[in-house]
Amino acid sequence: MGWPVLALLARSDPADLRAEQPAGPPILTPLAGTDTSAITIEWAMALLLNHPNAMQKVWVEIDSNVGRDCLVDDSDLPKLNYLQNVINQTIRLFPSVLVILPHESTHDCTISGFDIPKGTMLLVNAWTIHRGHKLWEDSTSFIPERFGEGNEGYKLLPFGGGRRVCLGAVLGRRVVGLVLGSLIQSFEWGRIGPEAVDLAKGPGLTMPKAQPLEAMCKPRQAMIHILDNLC
Ligand code: HEM
Repeated sequence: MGWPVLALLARSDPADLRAEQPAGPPILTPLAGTDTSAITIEWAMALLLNHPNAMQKVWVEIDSNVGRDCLVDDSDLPKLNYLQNVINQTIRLFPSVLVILPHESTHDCTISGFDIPKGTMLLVNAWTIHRGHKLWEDSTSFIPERFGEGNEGYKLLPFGGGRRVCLGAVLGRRVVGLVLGSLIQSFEWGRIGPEAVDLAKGPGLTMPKAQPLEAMCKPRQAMIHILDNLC
């Protein structure tokens, strides 16, 4: 999350914060990174609880690539393709920044046939692009298998784009992957009732769930020796 937060902190005019300026003081970074990452983890869990087969596939992938003698580590993430697909699918359907932060055209340009004068405030609606039926087949469905070719381009922009692209995109993906991976590796998860988890979105800058996620979990037998050592 970029300059609105920075502007708030600095109590300055957002117009002063131009593209050539650095992303802000160190205090901005934790603010921008924690909520977005936490909310993405919550949406991913909600989607997986509604798609137990996908949850099972993540677990099998972790079990065969990482094993049961240690928790998922940073170096394991590149091997966990299905987990990465789940994350991509989550940030496609529920990008924590729905409408990318305002950008400004630095010169006259044309976008999709519209003439945009220099100095225009431009807002990109990631939510609509990510769910566009012309861009995505079965666009509102959770299908982790759809990813893998790595050519999504500007169809998928949960971290924005251009020179003000999210500074913490790599870290954000890594944190989400490690937390999600460890939770699925260590616990068996289930819904609190027979009905599907409600996926309604609530109000807020970073699109939280309308209802905080509630779920059941119990430690996996094979992981108890690892979990015991964490205490
Ligand atoms: C899943 C996690 C995250 C998501 C979905 C996310 C999303 C975004 C988006 C959409 C933007 C606006 C980009 C644009 O204007 O084109 C942004 C900017 C930014 N993000 Fe993130 N972010 C995440 C995690 C993080 C983390 C972990 C950090 C830092 C540790 C971080 C730091 C920043 C900063 C500093 C900016 C402003 C960059 C600039 O204006 O130059 N973000 N983020």
